Amino acid sequence: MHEETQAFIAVELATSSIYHGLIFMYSSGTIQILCVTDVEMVREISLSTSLKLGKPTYLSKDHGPLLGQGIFSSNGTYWAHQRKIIAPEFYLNKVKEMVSLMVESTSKMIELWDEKTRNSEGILEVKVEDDLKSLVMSKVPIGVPGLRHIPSKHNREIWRLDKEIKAMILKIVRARRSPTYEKDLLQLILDASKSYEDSDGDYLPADVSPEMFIVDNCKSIYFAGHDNTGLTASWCLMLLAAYPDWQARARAEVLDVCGSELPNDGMLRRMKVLTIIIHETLRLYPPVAFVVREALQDTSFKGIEIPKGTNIEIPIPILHQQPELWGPDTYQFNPERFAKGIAKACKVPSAYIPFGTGTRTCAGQNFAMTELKVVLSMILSRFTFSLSPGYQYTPVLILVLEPEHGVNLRLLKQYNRARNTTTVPIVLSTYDALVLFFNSEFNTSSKQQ
Ligand code: HEM
Repeated sequence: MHEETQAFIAVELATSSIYHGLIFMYSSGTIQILCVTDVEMVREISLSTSLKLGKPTYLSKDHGPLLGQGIFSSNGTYWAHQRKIIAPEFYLNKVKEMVSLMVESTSKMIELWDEKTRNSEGILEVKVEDDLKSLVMSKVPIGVPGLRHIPSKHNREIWRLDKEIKAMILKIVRARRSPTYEKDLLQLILDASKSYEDSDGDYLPADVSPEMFIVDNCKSIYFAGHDNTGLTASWCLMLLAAYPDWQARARAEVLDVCGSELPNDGMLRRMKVLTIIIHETLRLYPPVAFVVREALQDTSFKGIEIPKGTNIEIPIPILHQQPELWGPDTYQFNPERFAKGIAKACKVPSAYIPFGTGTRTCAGQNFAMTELKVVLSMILSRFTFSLSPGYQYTPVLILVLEPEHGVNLRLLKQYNRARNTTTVPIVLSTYDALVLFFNSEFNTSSKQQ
């Protein structure tokens, strides 16, 4: 950043009136970041156009193997084009059609838990391979020039995984290069890449091939979708285990709404208690901890000049927990605060941003909310649960906010009262199981596509 501009920002910051939060600069290696927790400025940022603010360049550079230049990290007209193809696939009417697939996948997971309970005389420890890909790649440091090119053991592992993932995606793609496939998301991405090929790469940035367009978008959607939802479900189960009264309320609602049937779209919409529990979980444990932006042109917020190239960061947990905004019980789990809707839960509604904000807001939030309700309602109707004595409360921010040692729960199987059988205790690392579940669900849908 130009020195004069830097000095100008510093003066402006020092004199700006601070309202409900802070605006300050810090640097991480060579990257300078404007950190914003001021709700008024956050609101202005959310109203900004995608031509003014985009995703920081360091995302696709430092997290290249993870994100490439897909929808999550690209900018400008290239991003707008990808958003136009991908976002409609997650509109409510489309998500509605996916409920039965979500129920089917959840049933498989629950059957597995049931099965294992029977086979292990009631006590079960599940340990599965974690998502090696995201864990390894999340260790990439930002802001240290050239480090990502050094052939260290860690970088070689990243490159190997990158190659492997690319080969896997292209194998799926090659298997479906046939016009008989329905127009699902993958097919829309393939069609878009085909039209790029046909038009000699029009609209594509010079360094992006049609093949890269496919691979990067598959990686982006997978990255954006699977861990966040699995983590939210895990945090939610942890909170319900710690607050048995809320667990009982949620279960009573599920049983009232669904009876002995599996949930469908109409039933999910009637689950108000479960919805506020998910909102409160996302307030306290937002898996994505920062909204990040880069000024794509000179701009200004709250009268502060922001030069082109400035990185902006909004720490979500700080906004979600400011006592001034949420009241004195802000650190407590109290889903009731959302009973009258998100707008009434907080003094400044734009401070609640678990799915981000503005034009770059999460494209999959309807999908995520629906999937969470399916999974949680089916677990609630089948099991009662409490925290296992082995559970350690260790939230850590790696790339996302996750429980370092998983969430270990003691599950008691809910039997049909009519059958008059007793409950069976099992101990389960729910986080591991859910991450595995969300991974396998993605695999299932890609196989079906
Ligand atoms: C509880 C689950 C989820 C949470 C908390 C979450 C949160 C977020 C956040 C904070 C962002 C960045 C928004 C911003 O920069 O303003 C984002 C972006 C995105 N999310 Fe999600 N997400 C979740 C689930 C999903 C799912 C299930 C999908 C798709 C299957 C998805 C697809 C995307 C995409 C495509 C983007 C990039 C949007 C763009 O830049 O245009 N997300 N998400």
